[in-house]
Amino acid sequence: MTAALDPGEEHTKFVEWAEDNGVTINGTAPAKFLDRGMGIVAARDLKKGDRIVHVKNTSLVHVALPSVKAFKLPDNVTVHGKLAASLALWYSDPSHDEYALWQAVWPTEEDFRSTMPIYYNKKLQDLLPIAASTLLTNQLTKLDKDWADLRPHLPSISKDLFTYTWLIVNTRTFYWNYPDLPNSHPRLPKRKNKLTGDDCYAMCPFMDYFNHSDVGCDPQADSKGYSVTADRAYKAGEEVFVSYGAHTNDFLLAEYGFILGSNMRDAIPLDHIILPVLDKEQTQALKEDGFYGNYTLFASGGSETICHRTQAVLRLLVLDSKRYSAFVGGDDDGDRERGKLYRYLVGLLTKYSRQVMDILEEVKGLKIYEVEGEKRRLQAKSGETEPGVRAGQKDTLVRRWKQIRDMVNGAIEELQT
Ligand SMILES: C[S@@+](CC[C@H](N)C(=O)[O-])C[C@H]1O[C@@H](n2cnc3c(N)ncnc32)[C@H](O)[C@@H]1O
Repeated sequence: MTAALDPGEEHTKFVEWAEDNGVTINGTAPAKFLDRGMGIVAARDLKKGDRIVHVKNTSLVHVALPSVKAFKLPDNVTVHGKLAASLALWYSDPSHDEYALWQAVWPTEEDFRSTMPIYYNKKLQDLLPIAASTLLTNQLTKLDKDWADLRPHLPSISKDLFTYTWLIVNTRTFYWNYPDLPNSHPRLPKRKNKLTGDDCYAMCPFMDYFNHSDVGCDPQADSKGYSVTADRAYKAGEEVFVSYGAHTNDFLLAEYGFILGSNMRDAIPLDHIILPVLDKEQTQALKEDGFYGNYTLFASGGSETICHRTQAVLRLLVLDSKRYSAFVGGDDDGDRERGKLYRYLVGLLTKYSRQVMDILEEVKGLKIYEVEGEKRRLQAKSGETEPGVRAGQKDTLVRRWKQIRDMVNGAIEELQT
């Protein structure tokens, strides 16, 4: 258990503000941790089923708030972009103090620079595992599009500040499938006929203190607001985690800037080792059947090592199209010739394992070069020099590649038995 430290005065003030603004806190308190910023600890022994936090629906921050609507941001901009723009406008306006105490307890831009891959230099970004790299590319595309759409409406906001608040939204937003409420309260949205997943974002002051674990409390929303209930008994002083979802470590790294030491939801894609060995006909057959790509290797300890789709493509590669068709048609051939299938995959994984070792060595050999403060800002502004590699960034990437090495080698061993 990592030691929980006294969070400091700004957190005490924020907790008082939260309790005055629709947040009920029951037996929990924020605490500071050395390796993950703030988190929530049990302030006394908690029983399974205790409701430990409740945030009233009128305390949520979403795009239908009158104070967000007042900015008159264009309708076609994403909810993520609108929230980021609103946070940036509030943040940079000293006369707007409604959320100042909440903003004071967020991680700083400097914290994000140490952890979020979006701030890694190009060399380090190029060394991200494929799944994290793909997510990062999508993230950058979304950020750039939001900035391009909103920039004309935010003359006083810099791209740096927008990026910071965009990441605040990215790392602190909850899915809120807001209920069908008579719009009796100006702080509550009218339910639209067609809500998409991207409409249903809300920020939850105080709830956003919870750190993630693969096994943790499951935050629940209903018409009255958002709440967290203890998933088990906790001793006073123990950290209480919630689960942000069934996320792999590459997802957590790209979207939240951390990885778990042990993650039963961890997995890596196998597309980059399988797709290149398919010939034209095999590719076409897989596409027609909806079995092209999305091949996954799961962290060991789960019920299976490879996914159903990988089982299918292996049959096409190693056996024949009849056996493959029978398998995708649901006519499972059981374990017949399993040894042959797995030997083939072990060959591919063994090659990949060597590549992983090379990448790991390259990451380990990176020189740490931290440029801080004003010098970094000036360098970034001139665009001449890439930011250096920070010790924390390198450490995370080394740990991630070691996990991938162990997953691949573990699978090789398992598939041979
Ligand atoms: C919703 S916030 C949680 C509160 C945050 N730790 C803070 O200081 O305000 C999400 C961020 O917390 C950090 N985080 C969450 N769970 C973590 C974990 N298990 N280990 C390390 N960092 C974690 C990551 O930086 C992530 O982007």
